[in-house]
Amino acid sequence: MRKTQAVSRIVEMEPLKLKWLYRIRPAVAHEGFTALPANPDLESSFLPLNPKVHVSPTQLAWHPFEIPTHPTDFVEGLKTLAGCGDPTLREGLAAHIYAANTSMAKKAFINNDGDMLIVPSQGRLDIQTEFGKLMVRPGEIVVIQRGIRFKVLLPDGPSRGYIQEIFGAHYELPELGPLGANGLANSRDFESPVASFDVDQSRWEIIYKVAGSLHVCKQGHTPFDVVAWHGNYVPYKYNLEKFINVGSISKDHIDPSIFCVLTVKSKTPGTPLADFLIFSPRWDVASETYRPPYYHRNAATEFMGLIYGKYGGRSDGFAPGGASYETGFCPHGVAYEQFKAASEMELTPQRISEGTIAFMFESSMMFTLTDYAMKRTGKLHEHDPTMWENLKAEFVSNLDKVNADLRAMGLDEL
Ligand SMILES: O=C(O)Cc1cc(O)ccc1O
Ligand SMILES: [Fe+2]
Repeated sequence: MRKTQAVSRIVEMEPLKLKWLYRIRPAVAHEGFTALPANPDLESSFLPLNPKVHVSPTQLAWHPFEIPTHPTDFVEGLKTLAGCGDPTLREGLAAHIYAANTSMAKKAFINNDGDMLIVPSQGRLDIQTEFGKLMVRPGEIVVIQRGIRFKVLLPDGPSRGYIQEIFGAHYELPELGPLGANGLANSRDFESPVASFDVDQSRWEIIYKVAGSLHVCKQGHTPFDVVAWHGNYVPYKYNLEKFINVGSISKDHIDPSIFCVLTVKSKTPGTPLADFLIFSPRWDVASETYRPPYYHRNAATEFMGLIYGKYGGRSDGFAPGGASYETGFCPHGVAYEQFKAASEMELTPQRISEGTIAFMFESSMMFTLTDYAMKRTGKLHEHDPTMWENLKAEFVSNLDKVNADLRAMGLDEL
């Protein structure tokens, strides 16, 4: 059991500030920095000027990413799929996966570039941070802000999940507007670790990520020696199964932004840099509507993953540990068979997404895709365009019948 405490104030209070860490030995007692070889699958700079990133106008999808069989820890298993901006500008974000099979031993990681929202899909993460310990399982998420040292143990062996890294801002709860005081992710359900310290003067390595480059710093004591802390700049976790879904209880289809767990402000007021949305078990009772995601071409970039279960709203094979991507204005929606079934079904109250949590990193920014995502996963596939071929112009193809009906009613033909 890891001890945690409710931290409603963390996501509500601005600005985030770490006041004090009371530790056994100051972090400054170290032996200097050495550059490490680059991880070729880790990217932090997404401007199209970078020859290692690519633009795609179409929908992309990846079957579940491979978990390596050679010893790979959480840091070694980081791989970047897409993103925008650059951490040196404090602007933008990255979408990564991690795929690992080995616990970090006397090794800690610190990301100078951005806050990380980690979404496990396979295997628990037993995370030791400077602020204490957090056990995070698939169905829960954890946020570790930039500059915080942490290490990851894998109690269940091979593990895989998703990460959103944001370069110049912090995650917040969305404003609830007319919803009032409660609903969506309630602040009381966020938990932070309580301080926990080791007495350990053995050899440790701290791996720094600075503008995407990796450096190691050796020291003769554990970084996890904080006996007490004070402030609100602390990691937190949240159980997505506690999310209070809100939807239409009368008619019509609500924008999926209603499923927002956490949001990140951009520098443009009213336009988020990114929203973290989930699609989880709920009742669908809306009438006079088409219930699956309507066919749409929206301005947002949509990057989706599946934590567990099945997500029917995607147009192609989409399995836990895989991903999908649509750039802004790229038309998408469900396959013809799903459209037909949904168009003909009786709209009675229905339980949907049972046993499922899918998520979306939705962003107002344009993303580029990495070499790893486009060339090296072995899992990339484009959607089969024939899946929408049967979406005929129903009205036009029915014209003879429509005219016959109109004639029978004594009305003018079309
Ligand atoms: O594309 C998707 O699967 C997500 C989505 C769901 C929905 O109900 C409406 C729009 C939308 O983008
Ligand atoms: Fe969409």
